[in-house]
Amino acid sequence: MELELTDLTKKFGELTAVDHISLTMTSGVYGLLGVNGAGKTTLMRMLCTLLKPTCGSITCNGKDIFKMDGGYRKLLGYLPQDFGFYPEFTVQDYLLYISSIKGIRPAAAKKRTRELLAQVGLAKAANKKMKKLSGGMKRRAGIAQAMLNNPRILILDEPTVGLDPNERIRFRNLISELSEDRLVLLSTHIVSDIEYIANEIWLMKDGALVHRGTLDETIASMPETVWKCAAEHSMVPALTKKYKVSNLKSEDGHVELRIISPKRPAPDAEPVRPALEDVFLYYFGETMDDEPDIDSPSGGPNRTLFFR
Ligand SMILES: Nc1ncnc2c1ncn2[C@@H]1O[C@H](COP(=O)(O)OP(=O)(O)OP(=O)(O)O)[C@@H](O)[C@H]1O
Repeated sequence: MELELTDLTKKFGELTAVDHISLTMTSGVYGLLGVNGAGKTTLMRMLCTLLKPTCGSITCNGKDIFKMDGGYRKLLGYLPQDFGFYPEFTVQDYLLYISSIKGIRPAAAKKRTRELLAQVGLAKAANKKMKKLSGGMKRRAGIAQAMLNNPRILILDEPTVGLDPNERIRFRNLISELSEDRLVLLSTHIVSDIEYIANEIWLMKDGALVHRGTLDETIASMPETVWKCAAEHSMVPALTKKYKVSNLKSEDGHVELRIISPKRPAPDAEPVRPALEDVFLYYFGETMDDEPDIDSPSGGPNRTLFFR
């Protein structure tokens, strides 16, 4: 199974939300990482045929997805950012209802619902009302509905928003499990979500992919060095103003900083192995906020990211 994007572009008036993207996807997990407004949802909505491109094309095994109609929908599972669930339905009834919308026969729907409830860890919650589920459980029900038709292509838009660390790990493991023999595209602005599960990471900025590659390739793509150094509290404002700081930690009267810079930022700074968070800051750090806050002790949020 192969999805091919050629010169894919979406404009909203003057704004180019997706800017001439060309690439090929096969099976595996693709992690789409970018700040708010980068164009992730727009790209995903085109892949789900919910939005027509302004120009360019998407083909699935050589066929234009916009001309495949039901044939493509059968291959596709989609979890939108805000998925509409029915609060009064039990989880089981919700899945059975979505099955009927997807045209799955009742006997097959019952079997599939049972299997999926077990797979996403909601078997015991099958008779709970949707409105009573935790955020993580709701998201797992969302994945289950996207999986009802056993899709070959699974598109998940910000599936981990609002999840606590336990739920996030559980969710990650579930996605890895589901990705076997499937193409999974997952968008997020939370770096750790894709660090462990994506076979290929896409960094998206202003509608374009600024980098694509494995975790190692993505980390190696950063031309600057990550340095670890300790500084007095009084030095921190100057350092964060001058450098990109990916982490700050107070330690016994001083501060430990992680700095991204082509040059050694302080005499005692030691180079350390970069992590994906450093790369994210390198590519996106300066666009996280519109205005630098020069009065802030950290020298402004546009240069310092505190990751969740
Ligand atoms: N229907 C629309 N009409 C006009 N502009 C739009 C529309 N949908 C998206 N945009 C704009 O296109 C750009 C990309 O939006 P998109 O939602 O794809 O970004 P995103 O990366 O998914 O962001 P987020 O992480 O906040 O969901 C934004 O500037 C957004 O305001």
